[in-house]
Amino acid sequence: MRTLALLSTGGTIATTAGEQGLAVGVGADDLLSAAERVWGFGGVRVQTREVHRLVSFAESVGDVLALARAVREAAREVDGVVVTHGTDTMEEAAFLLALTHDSPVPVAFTGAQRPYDDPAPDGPRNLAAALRWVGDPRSDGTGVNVVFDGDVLPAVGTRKVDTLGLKAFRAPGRAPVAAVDADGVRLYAQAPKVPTLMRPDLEPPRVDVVAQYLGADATALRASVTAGARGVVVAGFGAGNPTPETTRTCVELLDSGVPVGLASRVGSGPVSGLYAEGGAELMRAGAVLMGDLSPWQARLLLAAALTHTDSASGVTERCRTWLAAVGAVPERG
Ligand SMILES: NC(=O)C[C@H](N)C(=O)O
Repeated sequence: MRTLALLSTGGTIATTAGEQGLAVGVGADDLLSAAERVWGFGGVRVQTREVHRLVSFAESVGDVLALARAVREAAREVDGVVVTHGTDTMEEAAFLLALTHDSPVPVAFTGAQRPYDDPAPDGPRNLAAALRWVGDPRSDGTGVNVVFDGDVLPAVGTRKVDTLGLKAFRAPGRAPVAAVDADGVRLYAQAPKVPTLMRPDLEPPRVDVVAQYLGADATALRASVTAGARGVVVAGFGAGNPTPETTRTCVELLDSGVPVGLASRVGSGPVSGLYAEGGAELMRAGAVLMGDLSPWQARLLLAAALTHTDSASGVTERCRTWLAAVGAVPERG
């Protein structure tokens, strides 16, 4: 019989209505009981642990690292781990976990768009599907995935795409790994192998995301570095183009040894160094083109690389090697 661990962290799946609004009201045991009523748990035993009780927009990187340590501990003793988590930052938490995960034990993140006490909640079914996924030995070695509304999506590249709808996550441009429903698990694709890039006991340095919008100047970019950011990711227009002023300032930062990552504010597709005064200039200056990673995942990648080296070229090299390994950018020929 397979043994699984369920780690709860809060999120809407665990919220109940109160006078001030939704707040986390239940822990892992209640969530498990509700999920058990969906399809039952034939053939698996589930241990529970409450890691914290937070809505995910209130979590810090430190909270997610504490979760990563709890997952690492659990993975030494069980065959699969499910994390219930808020959806607002699930794509970041799952990505950070993927950067730290060094075991063949599968990890599934899940949550809900509707509260625990909703008359028609989606949480129990999502949790039942996540348990079914990691309870299936075919999930071994697939790393960290997000299981939501029947889809198993790789942590790398997954984004929240709907504020309230039940199909809240997609991984645009990437194949779903599997589907889970009442009949069982259908395997679709091999999950990308994600190289470990950081230790869960080491808080990474500050890296900020700087948004681009019509006429954006470099005020926020400079303020980030003044506030102590050791790297920045620009959420550029289109295929990765900042305004000319942002581009000039990024080139200055790169020249002074601050690594710069380039991602896009568009919700899907890779960035590419195409335009003079934009992405092409940043690429020549040594910025990391972050492939199809969202700015939020790109920021965590840059921060993880900074835990290994202070040198901007060393950070750039680590990020590029990692991005190629997960298929986010082409292999260099
Ligand atoms: N659906 C959700 O879980 C959203 C909630 N605000 C959270 O991230 O905790």
